[in-house]
Amino acid sequence: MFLRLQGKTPLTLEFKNLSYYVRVRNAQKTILDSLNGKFKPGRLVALMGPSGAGKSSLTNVLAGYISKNVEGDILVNGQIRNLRKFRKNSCYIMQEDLLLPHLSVYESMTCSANLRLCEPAEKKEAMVRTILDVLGLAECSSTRASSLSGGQKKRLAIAQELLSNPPIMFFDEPTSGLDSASCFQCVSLLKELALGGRTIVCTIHQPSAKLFEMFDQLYFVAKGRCLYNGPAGAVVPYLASRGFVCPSYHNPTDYFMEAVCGDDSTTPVGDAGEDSATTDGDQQKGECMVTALAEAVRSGQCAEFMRAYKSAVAKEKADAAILADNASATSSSSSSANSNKNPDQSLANNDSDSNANESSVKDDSRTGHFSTGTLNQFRVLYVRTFLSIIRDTRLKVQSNAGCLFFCMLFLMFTALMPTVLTFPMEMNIFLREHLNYWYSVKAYYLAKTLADLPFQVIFPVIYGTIVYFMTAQPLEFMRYFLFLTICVQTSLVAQSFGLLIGAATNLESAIFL
Ligand SMILES: Nc1ncnc2c1ncn2[C@@H]1O[C@H](COP(=O)(O)OP(=O)(O)OP(=O)(O)O)[C@@H](O)[C@H]1O
Repeated sequence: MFLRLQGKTPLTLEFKNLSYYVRVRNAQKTILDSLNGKFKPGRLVALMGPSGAGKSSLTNVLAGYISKNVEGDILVNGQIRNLRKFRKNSCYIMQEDLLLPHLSVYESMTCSANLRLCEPAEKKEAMVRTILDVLGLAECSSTRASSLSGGQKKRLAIAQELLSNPPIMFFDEPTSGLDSASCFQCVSLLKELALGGRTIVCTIHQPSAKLFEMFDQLYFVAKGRCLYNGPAGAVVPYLASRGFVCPSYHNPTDYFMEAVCGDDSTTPVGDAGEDSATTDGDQQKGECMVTALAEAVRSGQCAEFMRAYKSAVAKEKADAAILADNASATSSSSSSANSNKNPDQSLANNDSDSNANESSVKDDSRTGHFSTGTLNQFRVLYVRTFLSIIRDTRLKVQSNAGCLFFCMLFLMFTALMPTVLTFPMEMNIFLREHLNYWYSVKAYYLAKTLADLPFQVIFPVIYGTIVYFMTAQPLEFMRYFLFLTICVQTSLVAQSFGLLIGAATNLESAIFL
């Protein structure tokens, strides 16, 4: 049920002449160069390209995480994107699993629900349980995030976002670090989310052929430019139409990547051959090739491409039928407020996107504000932080190290100060007696140190025992003994050091020594 986009209008994301640059040592570096594209609801979009092509930058720009130095238009259902509203209707799941490691799956979900939903507690609890069930996380609901597998972490990140039911979801390399089975599970989940009526955009590095089949649209970028934007299933015939025949049993994405990265002179766009001089010229100028599909249809010379196109369209229709089922189920259960907007239509008829507006943002009358009040946010964050602190063993080790350091410092000064304070007063007596040949400095030093020894041993032992039991629970004899030895030695060294400092305070007399 949560896989479907319930009660919200699907959103189409479109970008026109989108450029992004950064300043590097007073020079301007173009990261994204005049990109165009349209990502529609119900489709799983793969954003691919070689490393450093600009995939993450494009995702960041589209998700609204980067808004400076961006040029061009980003449209949502045909209207200029309102960043604040857009952020409430979208989510971005990053490559790194940014989860609080010391909270269990259930606690993470509850915190998320408490921060983002204004429903009664029982309803939130039911939602959390259902989402965990749907995403197969129910059996590990009491496992801490730090102990989850890579796939489970990814699903937990998705589960947290599903609570707010966003119509657009961005994923940055959701399959990185996962084994093939987990990759398949993860992409299947994304596909289901797309079929539920969402727009799913995910950057992905060379998926296997089996995974790639699940994607509906491929947006391929290289050096910040678009090389292919069309049905994922039509990429092989498209490449063939450009003179690059993908060998049988070869992963098409690998082939595309090799053709693009292998050698500049062999990039398909530059080598397209005799059939479309204008387009080649454009591409050589570095302009974005907007839609390979449209171009191939226009050139009308690749029967294989047309076949692939037809099968891609058929697949799209089948997906749309599933979507229609989902949407009709949704519309029957959703409120009358949505009755005048049928999500099917916006999906089935691509052109209707421009007529729609950002009505999904109407779903939340408090757009632009946080879902819950500051007091509630404080309460949830306080509990969350408190739990994290008391469960974080690293913090305990650090505080123990700090405690031991200051304890040693205290011990040193306790041993040092009596000597520092008393020795200068005795100094003149010691000097007179020593200069009158009563005793040597060696004998005086030994006598003074040994007379102090019981105090320099007994007090550090008592003190060390207290500190040891404060910082380390199990009594390990060797560790305890070592610690006490360090305490006593510190105390003795400090006492001798005290004699030196005492002598230094009475330098004039000390010179005679
Ligand atoms: N703030 C910045 N300053 C300088 N260069 C940047 C900045 N941000 C991105 N780039 C450059 O832009 C290019 C695209 O980076 P981006 O991270 O978008 O690539 P990517 O396709 O996601 O790569 P990967 O697949 O390796 O993660 C890279 O060459 C990167 O070094």
